[in-house]
Amino acid sequence: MSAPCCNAHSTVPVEARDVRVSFDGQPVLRGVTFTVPHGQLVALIGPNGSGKTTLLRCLLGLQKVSAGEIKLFGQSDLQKVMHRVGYVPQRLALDRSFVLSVREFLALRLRKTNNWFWQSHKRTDELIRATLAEIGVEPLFDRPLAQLSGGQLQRVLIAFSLLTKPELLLLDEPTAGVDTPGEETFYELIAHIQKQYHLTVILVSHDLSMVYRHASHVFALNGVICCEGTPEQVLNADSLKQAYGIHVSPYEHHHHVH
Ligand SMILES: Nc1ncnc2c1ncn2[C@@H]1O[C@H](COP(=O)(O)OP(=O)(O)OP(=O)(O)O)[C@@H](O)[C@H]1O
Repeated sequence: MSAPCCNAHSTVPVEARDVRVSFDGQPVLRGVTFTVPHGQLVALIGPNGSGKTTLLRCLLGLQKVSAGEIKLFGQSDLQKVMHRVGYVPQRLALDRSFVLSVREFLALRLRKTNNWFWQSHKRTDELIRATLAEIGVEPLFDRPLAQLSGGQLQRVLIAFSLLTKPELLLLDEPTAGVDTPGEETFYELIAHIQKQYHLTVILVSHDLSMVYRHASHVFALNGVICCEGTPEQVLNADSLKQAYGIHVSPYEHHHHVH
């Protein structure tokens, strides 16, 4: 109920207006407009090839838009605010001979242009250990990165993105089935760190049951934002048909199958 004030979160993390991208004359994003307020866990859903990764890449300034405007934290020069943004890619292709350990890989993230050599190794290690512990993978500290399982690597990539204390986290859904039995699922982990770090999260997802359970808001993308709202509002047969163009069983129905 407090009045707007000048705290760090007073600007809207993400605003996109009429964003357009084409590849070889083929429009992929055909006028995408949306806003993400602070503290949301937003799921971005849509069929294969609907432009979800392209949209994340636009938000990261990695993909040039042919029209429209993107502002992060009120800033349209995205490079100026990239230090406030973390990104976890869909996958990272690593050669088995890649030699860095988890610790060495994460230390790269903490490298500062001026004081890297003067930064205490002890402090770096403490921060790395604390971040790994936060996401439940501290024992991986000394393991070679190239030997990790898909789920372990995904968690290390999350740690990598969290080390610089981002305010906005963009995640492209990991390959299905990376969760280790007995551990919290990828989605539970994201929901946990979102609260812990007071983050705004945009998560590209194909797992509608997880979206239903954990997202606070959903955008269905198919070249444009077809529908948006709470999971209850978006994950129903009509909205999903609009987004996917085919009949997709809404999440609630899965419960009634048995
Ligand atoms: N750099 C590129 N050059 C040419 N075409 C591209 C490029 N990047 C993406 N595309 C095309 O744009 C469309 C959207 O791709 P994008 O990866 O954004 O979809 P997506 O919704 O993330 O798909 P998925 O759910 O399969 O990961 C696809 O047809 C893809 O082939």
